[in-house]
Amino acid sequence: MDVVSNFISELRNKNLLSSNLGVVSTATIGVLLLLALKYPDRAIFTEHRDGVPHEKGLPLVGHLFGLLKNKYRIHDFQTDKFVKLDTMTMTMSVLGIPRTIFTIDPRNVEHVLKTNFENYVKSTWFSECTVHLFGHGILNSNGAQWRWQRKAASLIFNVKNFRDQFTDVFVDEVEILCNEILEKAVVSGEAVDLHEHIFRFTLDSFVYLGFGIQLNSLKTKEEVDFAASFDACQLYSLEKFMNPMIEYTAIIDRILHPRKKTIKQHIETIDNFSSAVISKRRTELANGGTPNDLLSRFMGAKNEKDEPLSDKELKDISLNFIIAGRDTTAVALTWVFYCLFNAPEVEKKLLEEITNCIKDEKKMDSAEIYETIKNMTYAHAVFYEVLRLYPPVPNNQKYALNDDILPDGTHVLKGDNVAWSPYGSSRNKKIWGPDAANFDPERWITLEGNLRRETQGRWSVFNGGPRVCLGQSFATLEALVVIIFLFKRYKFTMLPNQDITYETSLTLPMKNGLRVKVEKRV
Ligand code: HEM
Repeated sequence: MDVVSNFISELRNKNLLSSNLGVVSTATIGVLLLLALKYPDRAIFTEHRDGVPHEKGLPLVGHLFGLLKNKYRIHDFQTDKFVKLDTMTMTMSVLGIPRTIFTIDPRNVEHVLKTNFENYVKSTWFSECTVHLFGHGILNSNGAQWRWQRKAASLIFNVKNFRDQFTDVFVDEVEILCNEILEKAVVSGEAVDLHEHIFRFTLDSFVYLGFGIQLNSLKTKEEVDFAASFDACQLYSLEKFMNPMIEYTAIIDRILHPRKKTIKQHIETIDNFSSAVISKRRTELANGGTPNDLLSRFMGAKNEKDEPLSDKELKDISLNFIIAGRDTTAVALTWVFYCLFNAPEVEKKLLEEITNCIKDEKKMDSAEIYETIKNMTYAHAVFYEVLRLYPPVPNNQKYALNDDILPDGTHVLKGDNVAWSPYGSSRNKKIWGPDAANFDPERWITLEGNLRRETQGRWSVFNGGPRVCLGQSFATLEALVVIIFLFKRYKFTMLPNQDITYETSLTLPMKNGLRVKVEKRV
């Protein structure tokens, strides 16, 4: 900066800065050239970090154009950089994106998530991009506001609730998926988009668990208001992350499409839906009813001031669960199908375990299903291996409150973001061995035939430390109910010539869906 201000005052002293446009332009070009000399390979005002490999970019803008060009394959773009630089920690600057250190080193990831947890928080930038939908819910909060929500939720997410209530919901929703979609596809012989239906299935399940309301989005081809607004708000969050001009482009969009619902109207739809359910549940509880959706359970919880939750707090906390669980589980499930299509020997082995363990699921109650599934080692191995290769939250980051040193020696400065990539680490040979990129559930099974435990640094799919995903067992159970019941009943065949790839998003949805033919198993 000294160089620049010296240069400008030099110009001023010499009376060269006049209002003359030509002179101003020359001076601007001069300043830019000087800055380009100072920042020849990185975004303006970013500095190299001693000892941290740096991916060289263009003067002043860094990797801005590289990022835009690779937006559609962003996770692979980042993964490749680690390999190219032969490192597990690097910097790569991009104009307009906050200062970030990227790491896949398991020691560093564990340090940020667990060992020095207090120093790494959700950034205000994250909060600004998501507040319209997340409010001040658990996904979006730090400190005391996070702590009370975590405590309240931990009391609800216990084994008894999983076993007794949640399993029932998944089983019922699977029946709806079968009757409404898959049976019809068997009879008609028409292909279905599994991706779309699984997303509807998880939305119905989570809204039912969260709010006790049947959305029935699986039963209709029409757009369900709440579902459409919920999806629109999530998309808006993503766009906010990638487009700092979103407020302005939204105005233009409104002029071009005056009949399209605005984001404000979508938020109103969600608010009206939640307010109506909250008031109905309050009345039911006051009249001695015992509804057991998450919302009603949270009505008995206390906030950080030890007071019962307000309507706004109830709305935020319930919506955050739907947001946290719905897309992540749907994404995981669709990639399970895809991986199995490409590994018939794994599908065969999984089917053997299913037929050995589940004789007639219709005669089993929730507790029996829960206990049986809990002991199906190979099914767990398949699921974990899919999550390893296709992590539903492919990237994550935290903001450093103070200077710190990561276990690999990297210096973190106050205000840095530290980003880690479950997607990148799973494909890295230094971390997962020479066959890192292969789909191999066996890597999850020990010599004794048990499920192998993995450290949160190497496998950060469910986050780690005090903010480890609260729904880990929940998601695993739901996903396994779906996989087991569906594979037992149907044979799915993937239609040829599909471009299967991910969509750049906060999670890892498939960009073009997953079209399959469905047959009954004999
Ligand atoms: C395969 C499915 C899932 C995956 C891979 C997953 C992964 C994650 C990850 C990476 C985080 C950290 C996100 C962050 O930094 O804010 C997280 C947090 C969380 N997840 Fe999950 N999740 C899954 C399913 C679920 C489900 C089904 C629920 C609830 C029913 C859930 C509830 C939560 C909650 C409440 C948090 C916030 C925890 C906190 O900040 O203390 N997740 N999850």
